[in-house]
Amino acid sequence: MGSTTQPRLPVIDLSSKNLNLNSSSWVTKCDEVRLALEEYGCFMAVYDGVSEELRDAMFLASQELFNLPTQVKVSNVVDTPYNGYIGQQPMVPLYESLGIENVTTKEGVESFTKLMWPSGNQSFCDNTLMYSNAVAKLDQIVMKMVAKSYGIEEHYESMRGSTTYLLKPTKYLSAQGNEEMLGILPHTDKCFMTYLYQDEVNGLEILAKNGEWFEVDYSSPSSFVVMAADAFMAWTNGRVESPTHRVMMKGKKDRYVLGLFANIKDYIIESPQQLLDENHPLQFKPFDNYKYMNFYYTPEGSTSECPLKTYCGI
Ligand SMILES: O=C(O)CCC(=O)C(=O)O
Ligand SMILES: [Fe+2]
Repeated sequence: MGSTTQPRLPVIDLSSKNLNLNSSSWVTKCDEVRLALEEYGCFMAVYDGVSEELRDAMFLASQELFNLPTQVKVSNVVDTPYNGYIGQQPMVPLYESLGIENVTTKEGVESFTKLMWPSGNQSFCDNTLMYSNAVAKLDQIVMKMVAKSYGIEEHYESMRGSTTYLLKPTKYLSAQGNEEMLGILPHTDKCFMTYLYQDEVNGLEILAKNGEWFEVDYSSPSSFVVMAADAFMAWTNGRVESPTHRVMMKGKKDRYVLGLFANIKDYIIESPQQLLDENHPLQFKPFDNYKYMNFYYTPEGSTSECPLKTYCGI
């Protein structure tokens, strides 16, 4: 299937030097973020919170992590399905990932590190904690901007403390030959928001509203894909739709990605009153993000055309 390079994702500069909460351009920028999410479900953020040194350390650590013996990697077992180790899947043989739960906390990173390196790996712990907190800060900036643009700051503030983060270092083996190969099946994410960061190999594709796949080109090392997931779609009463995306591998290089997934825990998500009116009647019942993720991995959830609507649609 041929992929087009158009359209391009909107690029929004969220570097600290370009963000001034007191300037008039702040409101314009908040609207820009909201409009990009409404149009594409995602956008490319330019963000200076991760230094070049930290970036290099994280991708080097990813290589070391995936080079560990399989019996070590499979020991990463967690309660939430597909947050642990995934690899050797017949449908997507190039794909491998490991999930680090509660990754913005010292305890979360330490318990994962102990599993992978029983004799310790302090630099992995320090860098992973620093990286995750830097990207969690980007999440807080994005969410603040969305909330400002919709006029739902108070609602967001009440939910903000319930955010937990999962880091999923992911590796795609190269397709080797000339044929393109599927790296990950088309899907929408089931969490609240997703932040993707990659090394130099492209491969992510988004399904545009016109039904065409387009490739995402990370133009610089400070580019992050900011993507709405299903729980965010329900929260915004469907004003933002979580985009369907996939990965296509071509060429001879392996691809490394760091996905940071924001989840809302122990909190019932419901659309703010401000997003409901006669043109936008309530679309989703209040729901729990983790229960929804668990539903998705049941036979009913995984075969549903729109699991979010099946789970909590009105
Ligand atoms: O590898 C990527 O760019 C996307 C990964 C992804 O979609 C996911 O982990 O949910
Ligand atoms: Fe995804």
